Amino acid sequence: MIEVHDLHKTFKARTGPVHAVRGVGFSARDGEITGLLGPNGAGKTTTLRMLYTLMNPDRGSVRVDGLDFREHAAEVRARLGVLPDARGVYKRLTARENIAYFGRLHGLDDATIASRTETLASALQMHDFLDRRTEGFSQGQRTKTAIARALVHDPKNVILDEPTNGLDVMTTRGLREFLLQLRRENRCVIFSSHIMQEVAALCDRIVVIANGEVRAEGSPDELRARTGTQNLEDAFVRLIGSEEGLHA
Ligand SMILES: Nc1ncnc2c1ncn2[C@@H]1O[C@H](COP(=O)(O)OP(=O)(O)OP(=O)(O)O)[C@@H](O)[C@H]1O
Repeated sequence: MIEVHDLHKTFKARTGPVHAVRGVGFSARDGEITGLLGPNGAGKTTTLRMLYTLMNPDRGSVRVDGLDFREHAAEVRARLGVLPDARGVYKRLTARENIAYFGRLHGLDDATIASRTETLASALQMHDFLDRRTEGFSQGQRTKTAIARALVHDPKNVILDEPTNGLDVMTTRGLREFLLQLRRENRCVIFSSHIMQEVAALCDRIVVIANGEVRAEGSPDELRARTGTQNLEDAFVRLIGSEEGLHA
């Protein structure tokens, strides 16, 4: 369970302050997939970075499984599996070694690492490239390696920044199936996307974000009802006031 309360973040740019996140708040429950949906530059990545304790907010708070992210930072990190926007896999290591390295950082023993690697490699269909060095990997192979690495310690909460970015249709379908599996395992899953169809296909709850603010939060049905529209595409356009990001 992840509870986000009134997050703010302003960056200083040469041209003046950029108010990237302006009072974002929402809850993401266990056993549900929560989608953070918004156009480019809406503040999704900045919000997620604050959630996974990479960046300090100017104001606001986050609780993960009831634990405050400032008071219990180490415990919060242990409960999170994160796919950051920069995937950053180690080029000289194989996919398996990348996963094992993170496993050791989390203090796991070799047997646990081996069994978790097997589970994740099967779920993500990685066996063809598991023992290859990641140098030269396709984007999909890199993303899968980064996801497996993020989940090696079996975290209850999973945060993924645009997980399907740059992936082909088949890889995207496989990844969707994987996210649904995480939901069946009763994990709390948050992912960001600027593609409405992506979010509509997967999410139990959608947080629509634009210009650093939450424009609406609810199930797909609730968002349709609130905007008085028949389909989510129209609802999204009404909520953000533009057609940006509607098409993949
Ligand atoms: N380190 C930074 N310094 C200055 N401005 C930043 C920084 N990081 C983000 N921003 C600005 O904050 C705003 C929100 O950016 P953010 O990356 O959070 O958006 P996003 O919703 O993830 O967009 P995208 O879908 O394009 O990834 C943008 O205007 C961006 O230029």
